Amino acid sequence: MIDTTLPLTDLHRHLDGNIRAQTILDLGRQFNLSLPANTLDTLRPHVQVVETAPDLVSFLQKLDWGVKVLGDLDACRRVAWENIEDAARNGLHYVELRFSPGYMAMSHNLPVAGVVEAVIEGVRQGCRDFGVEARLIGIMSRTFGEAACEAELNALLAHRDSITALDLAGDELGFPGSLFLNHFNRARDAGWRITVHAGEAAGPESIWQAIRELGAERIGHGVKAVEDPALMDFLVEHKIGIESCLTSNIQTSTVAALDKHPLIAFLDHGVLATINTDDPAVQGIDIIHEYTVAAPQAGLSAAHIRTAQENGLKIAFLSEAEKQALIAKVQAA
Ligand SMILES: O=c1[nH]cnc2c1ncn2[C@@H]1O[C@H](CO)[C@@H](O)[C@H]1O
Ligand SMILES: [Zn+2]
Repeated sequence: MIDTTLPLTDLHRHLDGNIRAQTILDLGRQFNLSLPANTLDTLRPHVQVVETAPDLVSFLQKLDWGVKVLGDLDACRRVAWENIEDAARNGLHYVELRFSPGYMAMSHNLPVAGVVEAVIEGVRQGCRDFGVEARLIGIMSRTFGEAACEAELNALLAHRDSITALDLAGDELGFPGSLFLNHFNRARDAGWRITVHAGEAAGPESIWQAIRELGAERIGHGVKAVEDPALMDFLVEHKIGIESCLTSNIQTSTVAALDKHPLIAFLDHGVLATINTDDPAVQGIDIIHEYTVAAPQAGLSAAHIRTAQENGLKIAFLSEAEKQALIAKVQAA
């Protein structure tokens, strides 16, 4: 139920949550690291969610092996390039890839700005090789505190023209958005767009905070907005986009089951909600699965799914001219 005459987008996809198991094996060997397993099948349960995690923070541990094997900047370049290859294989026309350079750098003490540069280069080369359109969103991993986030921000700002937006991800309950006001002031001064993971582990107040204090124009997940009618109206009125990630929300125990997911309520209310993956390799899914399996299980009709696909282009961090060019490219293909 993907409309092939419309651009297919994925606006919420962690590049460092989408490192192939095979690549983890290859890099583990290359850097002589001891991995928890040495075949694809035995490694998979260590790097992929096989059963629902009890909470967000437990789920996030599954991303760790992917970054532990990033032994040098070439490895960062490789996983960035492979992310674009994966996007092309999935039929995505446009992808916003987000990444946390400090998280990618930390296991092998890589220079954080060097990681940013390597990711930019890998993505750029991938876009040339596979004909995909991409933008990059810098993530500050809140889990490591304000100072680590400042280092990530500085590294991202060193490449400000190649970065489109700033995000905050990680442990939302332990590290509330109120700790990061200065960081987001600097990002807005740099002319970046803003999206924030909010209302995933914490409640609607976290979404209000992200919008009012951090300047979020879009919200990652935003599941808990459905508990606050005034917020639902505000999202519609101010055209704040919601980046929904259906399977992710089940695997993190944010939502008990797909038929309880608020995406359908967002769409029925007129919120600009979209369908995205989050951490596809860790979750064992892809965008096609989210559109054709998860979305129907969440109760979405064909019309809902089409609206969500259209919303993907509406809330993309692209100019009007870039959006029109993307539509023209898809229709000419
Ligand atoms: O679903 C999610 N919710 C919150 N944070 C996430 C999610 N997936 C990944 N990260 C976080 O994003 C950074 C890597 O890009 C890491 O901080 C990881 O923990
Ligand atoms: Zn996310």
